[in-house]
Amino acid sequence: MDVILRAEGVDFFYGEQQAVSNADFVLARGEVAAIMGSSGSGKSSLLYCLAGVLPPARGTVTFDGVELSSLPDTELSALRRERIGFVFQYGELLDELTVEENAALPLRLAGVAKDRAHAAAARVLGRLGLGDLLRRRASKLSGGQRQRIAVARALVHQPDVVFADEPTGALDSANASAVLEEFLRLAKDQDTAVVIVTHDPEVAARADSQYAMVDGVLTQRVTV
Ligand SMILES: Nc1ncnc2c1ncn2[C@@H]1O[C@H](COP(=O)(O)OP(=O)(O)OP(=O)(O)O)[C@@H](O)[C@H]1O
Repeated sequence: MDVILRAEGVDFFYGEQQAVSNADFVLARGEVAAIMGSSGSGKSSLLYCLAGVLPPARGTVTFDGVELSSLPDTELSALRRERIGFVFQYGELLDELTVEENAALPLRLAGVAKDRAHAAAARVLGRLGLGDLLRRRASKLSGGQRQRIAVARALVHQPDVVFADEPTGALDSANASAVLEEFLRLAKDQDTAVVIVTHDPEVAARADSQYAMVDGVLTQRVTV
């Protein structure tokens, strides 16, 4: 298996409170992994440890063979910017920017020229059914459209891994299922692995591997 991300024995605390306990996790290139668990079980905290946003108190997170804790801050930021994408529950777009500008942001931050960045954004947005709305301000769009833009932004720079924290949790079920379908199809097409945190068993059922989190403890569900 071609491993892109591996976590071993990860602990994370907020003060005295342990949010993640001795977590092991392995993700192959292009794999979709779902993490389920009740509110407060530690899913988001684990996601941020895996993404190099929160530093674990113990254990290691290795991204494409490089242990994240060994990287200086500037290199860790560059890795997050260039090789990782994020999708959040409410999209978290910049309302004053256009659809195209929002989706192109990761490329612009990586120093790609505007024309090329916007062309790449337009391609991904087109595949998500937003090709007619490129110049519209993000503030003028529906929830489902905003979430598609968030998906486009997470994938536009063809990252190795996208972390998605309840990415369709704010949508009605028809929209949620359409956006999820498009998200996973695009990710597969470009061999981007996805770690998706969800409360929804139907979302988890679409993943290649499923994990459950209970009181900070992560367990892989074995499918037969
Ligand atoms: N910034 C913080 N400071 C202190 N405690 C926190 C902080 N963020 C989360 N926690 C606590 O850590 C535990 C795990 O929280 P986390 O957000 O990781 O859970 P979650 O499973 O993602 O929950 P949800 O599904 O509600 O988002 C909870 O008990 C929570 O109250």
